[in-house]
Amino acid sequence: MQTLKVDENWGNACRQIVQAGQRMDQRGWVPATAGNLSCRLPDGRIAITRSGGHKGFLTDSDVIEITPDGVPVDPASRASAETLLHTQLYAHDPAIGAVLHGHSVAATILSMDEPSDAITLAGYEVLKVFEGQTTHDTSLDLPLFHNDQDIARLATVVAPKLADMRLGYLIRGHGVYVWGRDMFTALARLEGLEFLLACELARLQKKA
Ligand SMILES: CSCCC(=O)C(=O)COP(=O)(O)O
Ligand SMILES: [Zn+2]
Repeated sequence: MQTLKVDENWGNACRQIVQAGQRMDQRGWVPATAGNLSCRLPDGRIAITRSGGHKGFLTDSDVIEITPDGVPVDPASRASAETLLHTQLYAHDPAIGAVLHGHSVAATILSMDEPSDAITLAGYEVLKVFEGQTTHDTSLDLPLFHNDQDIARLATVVAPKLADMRLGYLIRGHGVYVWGRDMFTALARLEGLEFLLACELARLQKKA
């Protein structure tokens, strides 16, 4: 009986990751093999995409189990190169159930264009997709970090800022990280944030 329940949890996690990958691909947020997706199962296990696969064409075999420290349970499998950015979020907040990372055009351009260490999003109704936001009449910062091929080092730069993050964060010239209590919530936030970034990009282009 226990085995059946565990398998069902894993199957659900795979289905959610595969479907979310398809959705992100349809929206143009995971070009080539970019992006990675993970979720935390009700029993605490963490499922994440394997490194290097196309996120629009994932199958269950592209979803692998990692420990809370980011180590693949099966040493033969290769977890996302950015696994530590996922596990640090799960460690930071036990309420987080899914983490999504994409490389959209808007996230990439805006993150390279903004000289300060955050993009401020203000006055948008869609800000209400984020937890605790009840009005458009607000201003929220989306932090920006320099890209780093050393993900462990990047994670240490991100860590002290996590507690104050309301939207997610951007890595310069790279992409966006968003999370939520479950996959549906994380996807809704990613969609909301991508909409806001597309609006900001359009405004920037209009000014130019
Ligand atoms: C071709 S994108 C470069 C790697 C990256 O930034 C990414 O998001 C995908 O890496 P992964 O190891 O998770 O496939
Ligand atoms: Zn990436």
